[in-house]
Amino acid sequence: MTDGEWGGEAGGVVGRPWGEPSAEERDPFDDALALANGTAPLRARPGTGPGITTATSAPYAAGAAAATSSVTGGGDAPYTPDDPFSPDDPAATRSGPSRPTDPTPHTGTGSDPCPTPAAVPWHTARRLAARAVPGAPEPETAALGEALGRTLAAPLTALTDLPSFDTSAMDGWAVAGPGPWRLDRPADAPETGPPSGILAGHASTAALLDGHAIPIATGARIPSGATAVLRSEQGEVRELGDGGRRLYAPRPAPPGQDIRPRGQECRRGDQLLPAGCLVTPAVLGLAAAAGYDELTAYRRPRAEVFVLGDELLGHGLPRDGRIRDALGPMLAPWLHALGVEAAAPRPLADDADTLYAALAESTADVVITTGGTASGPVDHVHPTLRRLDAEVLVDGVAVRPGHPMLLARLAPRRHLVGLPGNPLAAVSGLLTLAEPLLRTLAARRPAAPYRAPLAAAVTGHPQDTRLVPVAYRDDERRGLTVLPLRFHGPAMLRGIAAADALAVVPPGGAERGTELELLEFPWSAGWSAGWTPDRSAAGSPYDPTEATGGRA
Ligand SMILES: Nc1nc2c(c(=O)[nH]1)N[C@H]1C(S)=C(S)[C@@H](COP(=O)(O)OP(=O)(O)OC[C@H]3O[C@@H](n4cnc5c(N)ncnc54)[C@H](O)[C@@H]3O)O[C@H]1N2
Ligand code: MOO
Repeated sequence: MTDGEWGGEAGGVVGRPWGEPSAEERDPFDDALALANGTAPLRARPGTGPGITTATSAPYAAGAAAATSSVTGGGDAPYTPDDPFSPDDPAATRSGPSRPTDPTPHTGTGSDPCPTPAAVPWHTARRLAARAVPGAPEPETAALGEALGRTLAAPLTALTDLPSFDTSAMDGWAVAGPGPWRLDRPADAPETGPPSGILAGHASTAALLDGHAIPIATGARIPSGATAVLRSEQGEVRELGDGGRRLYAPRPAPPGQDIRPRGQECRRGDQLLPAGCLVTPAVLGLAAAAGYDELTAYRRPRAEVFVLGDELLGHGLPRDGRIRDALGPMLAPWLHALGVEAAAPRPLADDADTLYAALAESTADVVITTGGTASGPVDHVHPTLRRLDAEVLVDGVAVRPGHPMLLARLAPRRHLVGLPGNPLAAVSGLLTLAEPLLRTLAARRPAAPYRAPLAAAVTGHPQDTRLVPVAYRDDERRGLTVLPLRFHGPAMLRGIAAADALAVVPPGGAERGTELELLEFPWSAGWSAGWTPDRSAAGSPYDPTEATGGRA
């Protein structure tokens, strides 16, 4: 990337919390951060000199970003999507710059500035999370109705042949030998009306003699002696002079025609699926067909979600500086879709003792907190982890958004994932740390790596991975591509709500056509956001003119 791509205006940054790099060194995300904060770019127009004053240290920051800034000469206007000077919603682009790479453990408190540890590379963080636990808990027996989303702990072995008897594949007649056939009346047929014949679910009937036929329904057991099934539309019944009836067919009915032979799909004892398979609705269907009432599966991991923030409202419109909790309603169903047992998220007051008590009392495999991961005056997650003597495994990840996310071990098999409060940053933390950890706990296989080419270039962070909401789009030449969406700022959900996946953008960005790793959502295979490219009205997340991802 060139400076020009970041705006091209060198200079103008007069202060950063951890030092004062030269114009060349400065993290271009400062500009976006300022815009995201609704202030102004931390840069000056060429020739105007540094007309910006920036706090050199935040009042309670511990060597991190988010410096407050003010600008002489205005610039406080909030971002508007139609701003011609905003090639790609810069307000969405970023939060703070990368943290310094001091590996010293974080030991400070809100009032005690301290060095922050190095942010872990994104792929490393995912691996650490996946390996934080040795594996899944003991398998258990689960009724079919309880097994959806679990992982099979034992192979699914057929308890019966499928089909378990020779079965008619069509409505028509079971026939024995070459036609025409004398049409038998089923033994249990009523005296009047057309004979219904052998119905599905009926017990065995008498053998069919050579040259005879009998009406039969799809799914009914083939009588012994029958050689084929003649479809109802392929036969003609004629009355005989003696009161009997005869069945004619224009073509011969070769042996086996329209008969599903017993064991065609499997024999009893055949392995249908190996251990380790995810129990999907289709697996439940197969298990039921194969004779199962219950499955041997791993228990679902149990998660508890604590939503921190006195500013959060549970209902109604934002008011008096307070906002709606966007994470509570999102996280529980997201966890359910990942096969996790999660109760309704619990809002917790911004109070250290309250958080301590909640974490100390929780028995969940994984506690997920939202907010409070940074070093603000009421950010209690780090101090509480120290108070609990928890082992911090990941403290900050080199990913945008979401870099303050963390993973800690509360007890040998109990973990905490701290999600940042900014909603898209929280999703980033969920997919980076919580999902791999929960996957291991649920004995699910790692998601199959999935890649697709970009429909438009995406700008990268200089050092960190970016996770960018993308939507699938069919391209005549390239086939399936992914279109980066707008509204991908750390505090925004509009982009991800219209997305099919998060694209993993390497540091430095990616050109159009580059194949990127994708993190799919647990519902994206079957759910659609309901948008189509031709509905991409200006301003929508699909608006192609805004699709480059810009400086995020
Ligand atoms: N001095 C520094 N300040 C901040 C840094 C930093 O490195 N140094 N990082 C910034 C980044 S990046 C993020 S992300 C946030 C993370 O902050 P916290 O995890 O402590 O979260 P909060 O401060 O509690 O909230 C941040 C933001 O998100 C809103 N929020 C919180 N919970 C919810 C929710 N359930 N639904 C909707 N919105 C929520 C909250 O109101 C704040 O606006 O820290 C930056 N600061
Ligand atoms: O604003 Mo932060 O980067 O979202 O995690």
